[in-house]
Amino acid sequence: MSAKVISGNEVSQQLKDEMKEEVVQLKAQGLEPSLAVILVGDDPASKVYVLNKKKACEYIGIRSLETKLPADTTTEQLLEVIDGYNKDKSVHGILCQLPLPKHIPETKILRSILPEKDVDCFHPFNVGLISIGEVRFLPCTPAGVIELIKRGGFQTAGQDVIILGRSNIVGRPLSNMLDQRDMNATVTMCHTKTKNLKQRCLEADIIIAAIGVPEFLKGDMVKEGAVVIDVGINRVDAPGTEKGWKLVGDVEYDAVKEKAAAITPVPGGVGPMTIAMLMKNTLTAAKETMKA
Ligand SMILES: Nc1nc(=O)c2c([nH]1)NC[C@@H]1CN(c3ccc(C(=O)N[C@@H](CCC(=O)O)C(=O)O)cc3)C=[N+]21
Repeated sequence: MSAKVISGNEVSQQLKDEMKEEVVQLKAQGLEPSLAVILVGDDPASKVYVLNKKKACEYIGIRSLETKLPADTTTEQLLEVIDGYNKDKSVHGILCQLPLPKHIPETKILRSILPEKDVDCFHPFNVGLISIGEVRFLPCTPAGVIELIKRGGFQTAGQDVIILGRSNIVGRPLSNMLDQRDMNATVTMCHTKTKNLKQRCLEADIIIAAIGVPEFLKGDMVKEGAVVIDVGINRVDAPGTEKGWKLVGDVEYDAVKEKAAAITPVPGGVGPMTIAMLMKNTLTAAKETMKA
């Protein structure tokens, strides 16, 4: 079997077109959704992401604001910028790009963003809401993963799902979302100390790879007919290419493609979905202000 390739580029384009229409209507009602992005330092991957986000905002009609700060910005200075956006009623969503320089405490920063403007869904309050099934925002990458499974034509109800990786931004919230009553999956979260990892993967109907190890999931770890979602975005050396590097996921793509029923590519899989879901959260945040 050769897997169906679920294209994040295509699905995210559909979502963006849907949102573009919605924004026309919101603007007619006098609401212009807006997103503020804060970038500290100059991590090259972060720059790509921030640029993609800006393009998506433009396409959909969301106003985007950007604050770029140098790598030696103090925690107090960053908190001041966030406070300004918290108080600005014309700003609906705030995203502070991670990773932050090492001297800035990430938890403190993420907690300083008003929960109602927390379009990343990283604030402990919003994280907690997910775990009790009371959703305001869904975290962007996990929401993108679920949307890819659904729009790829696959069910989660009753399925055995393996999540490789227990990060706060992907694995943990995904687990919290997938075993809620609307998704009904049986979730196993695996990590570095998990025993019989290969055997567990071989039993899974859906495997979500989010460990940040290039091509970790091999062909012989995947059941015939499984659905494989690759969350990894790793830059690896590629001598002889123009850039000298290329992107690979956490899945050994060619080998797994021969076994799986469906697979997501890297790039063009979960990455563009993350952006689309961020846009969706921004619209949610903006619409909430009309209710208040
Ligand atoms: N506060 C915060 N929120 C985030 O959501 C967040 C973050 N910080 N820090 C970094 C990670 C990573 N991330 C990506 C999103 C989209 C692509 C993306 O669009 N990828 C494309 C192209 C990638 C490329 O060409 O480099 C693709 O996979 O096809 C990549 C990476 C969001 N993150």
